[in-house]
Amino acid sequence: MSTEEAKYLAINPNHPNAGIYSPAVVFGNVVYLSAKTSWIAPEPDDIRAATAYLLDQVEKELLNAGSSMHKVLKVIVYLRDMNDYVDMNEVYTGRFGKNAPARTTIESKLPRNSIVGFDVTAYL
Ligand SMILES: CC(=[NH2+])C(=O)[O-]
Repeated sequence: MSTEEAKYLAINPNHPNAGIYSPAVVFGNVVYLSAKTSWIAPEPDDIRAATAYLLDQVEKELLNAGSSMHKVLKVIVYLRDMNDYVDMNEVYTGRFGKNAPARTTIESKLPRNSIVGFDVTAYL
């Protein structure tokens, strides 16, 4: 049994999902980010702009949690339409440093009809 406590990072109180989930949870030296989905992006229906924006948000959350894009272990990418795979990859490529994290990409319905979402796990 672990004696470690999880640390739940605070969500912006103005975020529409405040109170539902934490943006990040740290347990031991592992950081679990809540999925970032494109309804929060300024251009929510543009796959390239939304991908860039969400990966910027991922980077901010990781830095806030004491991690970084270079310490990402696993990414799950959710696409509403797998036809966006190439455009998403072109923006995604190179965002995580020299060693690309493990990744799974799934076509899926997403909250608020988002076109893309990123679920990231990293270490400290
Ligand atoms: C957007 C998100 N992370 C959720 O679970 O609704």
